[in-house]
Amino acid sequence: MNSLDDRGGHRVSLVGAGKRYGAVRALAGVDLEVEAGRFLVLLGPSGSGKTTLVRALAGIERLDEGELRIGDRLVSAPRTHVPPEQRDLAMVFQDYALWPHLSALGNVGYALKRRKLAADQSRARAMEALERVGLAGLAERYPHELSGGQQQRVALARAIVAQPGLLLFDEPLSNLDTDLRERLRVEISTLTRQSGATAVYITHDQAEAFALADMIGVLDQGRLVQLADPETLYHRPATPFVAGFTGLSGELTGTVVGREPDDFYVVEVRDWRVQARSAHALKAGDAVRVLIRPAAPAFDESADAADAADAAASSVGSLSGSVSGTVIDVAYRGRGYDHVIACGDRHLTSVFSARPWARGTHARLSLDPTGCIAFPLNDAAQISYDDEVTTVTAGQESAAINQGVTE
Ligand SMILES: Nc1ncnc2c1ncn2[C@@H]1O[C@H](COP(=O)(O)OP(=O)(O)OP(=O)(O)O)[C@@H](O)[C@H]1O
Repeated sequence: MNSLDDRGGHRVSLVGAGKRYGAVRALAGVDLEVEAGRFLVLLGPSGSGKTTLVRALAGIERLDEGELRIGDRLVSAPRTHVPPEQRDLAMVFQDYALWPHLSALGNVGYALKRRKLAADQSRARAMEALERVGLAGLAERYPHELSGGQQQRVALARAIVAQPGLLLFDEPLSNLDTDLRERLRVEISTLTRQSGATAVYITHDQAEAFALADMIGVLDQGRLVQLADPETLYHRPATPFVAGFTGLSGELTGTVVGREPDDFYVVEVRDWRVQARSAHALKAGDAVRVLIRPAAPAFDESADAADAADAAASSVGSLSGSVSGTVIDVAYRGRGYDHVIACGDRHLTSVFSARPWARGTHARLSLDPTGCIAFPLNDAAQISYDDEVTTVTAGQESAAINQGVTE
């Protein structure tokens, strides 16, 4: 085994976490449990409390309420606050937060300061960490001589070098371009899992969250609205907000006309029938919104005449719902084409087909019921997006956290 490999992660347990900034309630009643060695992604729009939560885990921010345990240790409670450098964790920041006056090797080695290692041992460990992130050849370069992606790799090496039991990531990819994001995402995933550390990673990008996570927690206005594995979150979102924030093709409104096994309902939408799953106890006549995942709609190639298919609109008890509409946009995506379809006054986006369907074509779409989720129309929890942009810079805080972790 390599010296940087699995040393074991910490269980993280947060109960009743609350934090206010004046009148703003940044966190409210957050309960969170992350098993040792698991990769948790916290997902939420700007201002939902992600940064506050991860900074509270790090110990940069003090909670007003609640208790936090890292491993067996109580690190935060109303009368307890263990400082960041004693929590056995490391953090990777959005803006890299490297020391400008230290080389890449110096930055990584800095994280071993608290270890009582001989200089050559410390150097060997730091070089090994730089090798892991593919930067051994640039060890003597200073941050201003490195690209953004290279700087973030140095920050990643610095985070893993002292083998902390908890790794925290605060939107580490958001300053990088798309291609690099994807490559670095894979490296973060691989290195973190090799290290055996527990990881908490925040992002507002749902694709990134699904690609990385064992578990995803969705935050909305300071509350943790769902904590589940990616598959559950996708197929059984707890609220319309969660569904909206984790990827939708569109939404249709209709009326429940029947019930099927396994929480599925038949919903009449205009003169179509669709099937949708719901965690709510719905009854015939209830008005519902049907939220449609991008994977659910597919062009019905068999309907040579969409009109004929319309006439035979799927009936209660059929295996799959279907709707029809007009293609209003088509975009080439390399592996095929994404379409926008106008279905009555609603649009379904990202409707995929290997071949392009021309604008203006009348098309019939089948809807996979497992990608359709129904919520009562009058449900208080509406989809909402908060556009307020809040940037919390890492600043000097990284020094306290990344200067070394306790044994
Ligand atoms: N130091 C602060 N002083 C006052 N209000 C703050 C402070 N830090 C955060 N807030 C507020 O707390 C709420 C949660 O902010 P937070 O930064 O945790 O959200 P976020 O989900 O990380 O957002 P973003 O994705 O934009 O970073 C926001 O309303 C924000 O304006």
